[in-house]
This record gives sequence, C-alpha cells and structure tokens, in this order.
Amino acid sequence: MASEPCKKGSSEKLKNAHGGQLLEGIPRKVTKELPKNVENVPSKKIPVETTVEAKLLNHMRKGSVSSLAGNLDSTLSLGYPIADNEKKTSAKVSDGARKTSGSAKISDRIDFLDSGKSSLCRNSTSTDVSDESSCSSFSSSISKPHKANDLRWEAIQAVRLRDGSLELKHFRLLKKLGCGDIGSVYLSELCGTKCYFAMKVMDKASLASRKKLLRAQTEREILQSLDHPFLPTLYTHFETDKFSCLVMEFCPGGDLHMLRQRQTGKHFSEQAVKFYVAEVLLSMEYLHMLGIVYRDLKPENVLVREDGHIMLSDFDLSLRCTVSPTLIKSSSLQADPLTKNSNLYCAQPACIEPPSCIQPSCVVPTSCFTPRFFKSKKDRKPKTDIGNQVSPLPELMAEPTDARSMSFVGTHEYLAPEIIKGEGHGSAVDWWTFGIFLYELLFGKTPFKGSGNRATLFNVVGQPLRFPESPVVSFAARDLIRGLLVKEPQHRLAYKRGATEIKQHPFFEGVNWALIRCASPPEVPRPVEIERIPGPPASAGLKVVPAAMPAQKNSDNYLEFDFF
Ligand SMILES: Nc1ncnc2c1ncn2[C@@H]1O[C@H](COP(=O)(O)OP(=O)(O)OP(=O)(O)O)[C@@H](O)[C@H]1O
Repeated sequence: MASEPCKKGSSEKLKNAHGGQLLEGIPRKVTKELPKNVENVPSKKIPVETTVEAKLLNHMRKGSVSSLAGNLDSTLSLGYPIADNEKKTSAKVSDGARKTSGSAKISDRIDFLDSGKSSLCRNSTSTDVSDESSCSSFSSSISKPHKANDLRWEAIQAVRLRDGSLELKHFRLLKKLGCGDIGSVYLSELCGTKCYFAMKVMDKASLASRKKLLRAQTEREILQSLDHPFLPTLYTHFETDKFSCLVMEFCPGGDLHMLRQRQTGKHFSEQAVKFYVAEVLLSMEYLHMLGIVYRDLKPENVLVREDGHIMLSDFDLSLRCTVSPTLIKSSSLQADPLTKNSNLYCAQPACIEPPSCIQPSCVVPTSCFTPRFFKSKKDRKPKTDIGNQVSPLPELMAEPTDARSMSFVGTHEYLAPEIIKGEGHGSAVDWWTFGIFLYELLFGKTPFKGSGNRATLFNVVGQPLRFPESPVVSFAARDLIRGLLVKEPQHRLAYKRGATEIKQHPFFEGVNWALIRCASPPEVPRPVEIERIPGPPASAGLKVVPAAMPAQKNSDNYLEFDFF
C-alpha cells in the first residue's frame, strides 16, 4: 500500500493557492523548532508520516504485527477529515536555551525568531532513550486510581498477565488519526478485545537524526506521570527495534478547533465555553501541581473524549520543574496546619475516594480536584465526619512560579509576550495561553493575529487587547480575559495563586468544580461504530463512524441542571 503523504503542511499549500490568505478552518501549523545551533536541520517539519508509515508497513509485512487493516483511506471514515486534523501552520518553536541580550530590541528579537534562526534548547542526544528495553512499561493501576474501573485498562493488564508484556503484535492498527512533529497516531484495537486506543508511533531513527529523542522522552515521561480525568492515560508503551509506541486513550470527538468550526458563527456559546475552559483549567492546575508547565494550550490540543469531556494532549513542549505545593488557606473544618496539626500536609491533587466522584448520586460533593491531605491515623476524622463537610475547600497554591525557561516554545498566536521578548518565562505563560484560548472559543479568532507570523508577534507584544463587537460576550468573560492577557506576567491573573485565582473569578460563578466530571458536556460524540466489512482477511476493513452531535434534547438546560 502506498503511504499517504503527511498532510501537516497542507495549510502552506492552501496559503499559496489562496493569495496568501490562510483559510479559516485550516489548522495553524506549528514548527516546533527554529533551529540555529543545529546545523542542517530543516526549518520545516519533516513529514514523519512518509518515514514512519513506510517503515511500519514494512515491519508489519515481515509478519511482526497484524495488518494495518487495509483500504484505510477508502473504507474508513472518522466523521472528521484527517486533513482537518493535520493542521497548525504557525511556528511551534522548540524550547531553546538561548539567552538574548537584555538590550536587544524586540524587533530584532522578532526578526530573529521569525527568520527561523532561534536555537534549539533541549540538548538532544542520540542515546537518551536508546538503552530502553523492548518491554512494555509496567504502570500499575495502583498508581492510576482513576483507571480502576476502566475496561481498557483491564484488557491491557489481562494481556500483560497472559503474555508478559505488550508488543506491537498485540494491536491491529486500523486507521491513521493524524501525524505530528514526532510521530503518527493510529486508531488501534487490542487484538480480539474490541478495546480501541490511539497509538502514537515514533520512528526512533528519525527522532535521533532530527534530535528529537529527548522531546519524545519528555512526552512519554509526562504521560506516565498523569492520572487525571481530563488528561491522557498512557495505557502502555513499548519499543521495537525501530519504533517507540505510546498507547493512549482514543478520543473520537476530534478536537476543539474542529468542533468550533462546526458551530454557528464558528464560535461556541458562552455556556459551552465555560464548560470547556473549566475542564482545561482543572487539568492545567493538576499539571502545575506536578511541576509541569504545559506551554502548548490551543484548541487543536484539546481533544473530545467519547463522553464529551475533554482531554488535553500533546506534551512534548512541556517544561518540567520542581514545585512545592503550599496550603494558603485551610478550610474551617481543618485545623490550621501551621499551628495545630504540624503533621497535616498537602501532597497530591488526587481523588480521596475515586468512585464517589463519578456517581451521579453523590450526596456529598467529594472533590476529585481538591488536594489530598494525609494525616496521621490518630488525627484522621471518622469518614462520616468528613462526609458531612460542607465548608469551603482549602486553597492550595501549587504554581511552579520559580520555573524559568529561555525557550521559544509555542504557536505564534498563543505565544506569551515574555516568551517573544526572551525574558525568561515560567508557569504564567500557561495563564496567558489560557486567556487566548478563552478568547478564541468565545469570539472565533485569537486577539493578536496579524497578517503574518511576524506581525502577530509584534501585536502580541505591543498591541492592546481589543474585543470585537460581536458576538456579544458577558462582562465577566471579558474581565477574565483582560486579567489573563496582561502583558507583564507578574501582573497577570493567577501569577500569585495559580488556578485558584481563576476559579474564583465571577465568570465561573456557580461552577461545581468538584463534580464537573459528572456534568453533561455541550456535545457528545456519536458512539463509535466499528463494523467489519467483507474483504480479504489480511486487509479486513473497518468502518468507524463517530461524529460530534448535540447532546440530548433535554440538555438544552444541561448547564443549569447538571453543571451549575
Ligand atoms: N488520543 C487521541 N485520540 C484521537 N486522536 C488523536 C489522539 N492523539 C492524537 N490524535 C490525533 O493525531 C494527531 C497527531 O497527534 P500528535 O500528538 O502526534 O501531534 P500534534 O498534536 O500535531 O503535535 P506534535 O506536532 O506536537 O506532536 C493530532 O492532531 C490528533 O488529531
């Protein structure tokens, strides 16, 4: 089968074909690196697809894996075109460790950045993951309490128990979902289980030659550390001699960029926005608690799960640092940890009793998102007491504010001013991108977009924030955006107390943060139908027909009923 060309660069072609105008709906392309220190690295993304897919097929033909179910292109439809998936045309510029001189003019800096000469920051090595064994990683459900009732998790564990490890041969690759800078993502079935996953396949040789091994490693390590309802679950990862594979949850609903294109006026209603940004906020809060600055928030990276809730994806640009979560305000029922209970401390933002958060019949609003407090047995209250707590939740500040990176990372329209100016940046960049994200979902466009990337960068740094007259958006929403899109990071909302500050903004009034996972989403993807169609055994085709559709009729008032 001929390998399908990677469509990631398709927007560039459209740009030329349409008089330099980037068509609305064509995804922003991101160049993750503007290489400088690295000689001979192309400034455009290499279509990993061509290399990965060809090699993968070759690999499979040798009999090491079940077939990439044939006729993929013609017989499979995901309900959203792959071309839409493969978007992003701006520059996703990699984390460079370059320092600019304090006296350098911003225009020089922007020229430099726009010229594609900024440096790579992470010191990629060709050996950073080469010593890995070919076995699967053994993340256990103990470290992922949210997976306790997950059939896919159980299916993976069952194969592991039976065969010792997960390998490529255990999966059928059914459909290419898209390709990114460091790999291609395939819809895959764990053979014989009807459990479907998104498998990211990365060609190790290509990663090494393009000095992206470290980035792939960063993404994998971050994914391994996550266990949150709105963040990807890494079910397993394994290596072959040629490929590194990450097996994650498959999101059939596409991403928020595509979903926005389908809305009337190409923007979401304010209620829908509130839902999506609230879930993104919780996932960012969790990441910051783990010391992870995400750095790549944009609608393309927010995927929609089968239940309509979101999943933040794409962690290869994230920055890891140390963080010391601090309790800044205890709830009235908690003794002051500093005075009375010196053994009370905050550790992980995880569920205290995981299943209780999922049950719609929750009587007690046990929070999935509040910090877990460990106390000595002596001080632990009886469960009933805890269950009756109705007092305000304690406030936790877990901002990796000390993090400092000189990297130039992100997508032009989403870059924070301090990144463009090369002043060094920390977690506040995530709150800037959160503001741009909120703006784009509400207004259908980003606030500082210029005629080209260079103009965009200038606008971000120098242009004041303006709001279009339509659509009409509440004062609270505009006020929140204003607070987030403050150019100086130290004056930006959430700079001091992180997500807590944002949660308390009137825009989110009435949001039940603890039970957001139980709320009805604005749209739920149509159930995935995967039906086998007749054909030769080796190329048995599958039909996949998910597409976002409006939530149940009676969900017109879902926000009042479920969410607030
Ligand atoms: N879990 C998933 N479920 C469904 N589709 C996915 C999933 N993960 C990724 N995809 C699709 O595959 C495409 C490629 O994803 P991938 O993370 O490799 O690249 P990317 O998001 O473009 O970013 P990057 O270039 O930084 O790697 C995405 O655009 C998305 O449409």
